[in-house]
Amino acid sequence: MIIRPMIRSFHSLFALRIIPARYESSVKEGVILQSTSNNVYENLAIEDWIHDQMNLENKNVLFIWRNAPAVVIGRHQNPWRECNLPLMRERGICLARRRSGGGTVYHDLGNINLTFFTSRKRYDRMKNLELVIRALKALQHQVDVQATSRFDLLLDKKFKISGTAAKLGRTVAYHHCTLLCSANSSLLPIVLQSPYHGIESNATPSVPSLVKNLSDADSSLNCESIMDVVASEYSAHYNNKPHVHLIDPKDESLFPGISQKKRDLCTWDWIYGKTPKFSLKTTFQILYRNSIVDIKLSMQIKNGYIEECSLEFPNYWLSKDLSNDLQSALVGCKFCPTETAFFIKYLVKDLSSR
Ligand SMILES: Nc1ncnc2c1ncn2[C@@H]1O[C@H](COP(=O)(O)OP(=O)(O)OP(=O)(O)O)[C@@H](O)[C@H]1O
Repeated sequence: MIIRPMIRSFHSLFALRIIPARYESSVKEGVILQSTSNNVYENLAIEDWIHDQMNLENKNVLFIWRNAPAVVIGRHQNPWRECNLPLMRERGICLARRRSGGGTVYHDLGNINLTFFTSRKRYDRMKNLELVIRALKALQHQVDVQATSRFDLLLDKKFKISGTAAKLGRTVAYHHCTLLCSANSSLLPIVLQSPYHGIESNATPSVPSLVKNLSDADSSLNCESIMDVVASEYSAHYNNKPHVHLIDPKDESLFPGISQKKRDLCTWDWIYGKTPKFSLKTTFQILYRNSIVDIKLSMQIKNGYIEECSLEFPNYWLSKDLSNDLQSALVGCKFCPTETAFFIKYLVKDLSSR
């Protein structure tokens, strides 16, 4: 493949203004959009907007985007089971829930996201991954990258460099994949390790893999050159001149209704409240008057809120009435394990000293 120089433009002829139905005939088959934002919620909102608003019957769109550090869970996952929320809070790493299914991935500026939009009829994940492989080989022909039957990309047959997820609408579909180029690979496994035990749930579990960055295979591979070569390969596939349209996901004039889509993705009800119903069974200890007291906690959590709660203490220690009051105080609260445990310990000490 000949790598042709990439032209980038803002709000050009092929920016989204021309894509709505009234302009359909003037749009070429493959359009490439690249986000100027690194905000995970804004970029996920663009995916929603394209999915909901664009007519993709005869055209395809590639959306290229990167985010500041973030953990992105699949639509049907449980964040308390998938990642280290206290550590993420400490480090300012955002949590986002995407609209597509699948597992949990870590994003930062060293990770490229590629979203392939097509009509539902033309949706073909393997074809997209083959395009990415061709692009990588055009940049570094010795790189050993292969797609698996789970639609992951493996480097040297062993290390995952890309994970795939998809959303199939009635007429439109998208396939998005990550591409690890130079992400923080020491933080990645720590952030994706939950500190909580005792969660039982039917939520989709992630499938952890050994991961590696492409820049570890060849230090000359960087995000800019990879994004360029993928765009080049995509343009070549549709016989277009390589042209990337830079878009700002905050631009309401280009994307009417986009701010609302972003707000929806940022709500507690979407990020945490969408978690499938689950239970927590755990035991913790508190130190009281020089002795250790075991407390058994069992909860049912629905839509992110504590629906049922049962606490077991040694009977000599807290009367049944007080224990019932404590359980009732927790029902209806948002589930936040660290704060809930702190609250229980605090109240138990307070109540038992009366
Ligand atoms: N940015 C990333 N790119 C590739 N792999 C990643 C990334 N971040 C984390 N991983 C690895 O991928 C695992 C999650 O993979 P999993 O297969 O569950 O989800 P997925 O790849 O998003 O989607 P799908 O389930 O649809 O394949 C993580 O536990 C981690 O080992």
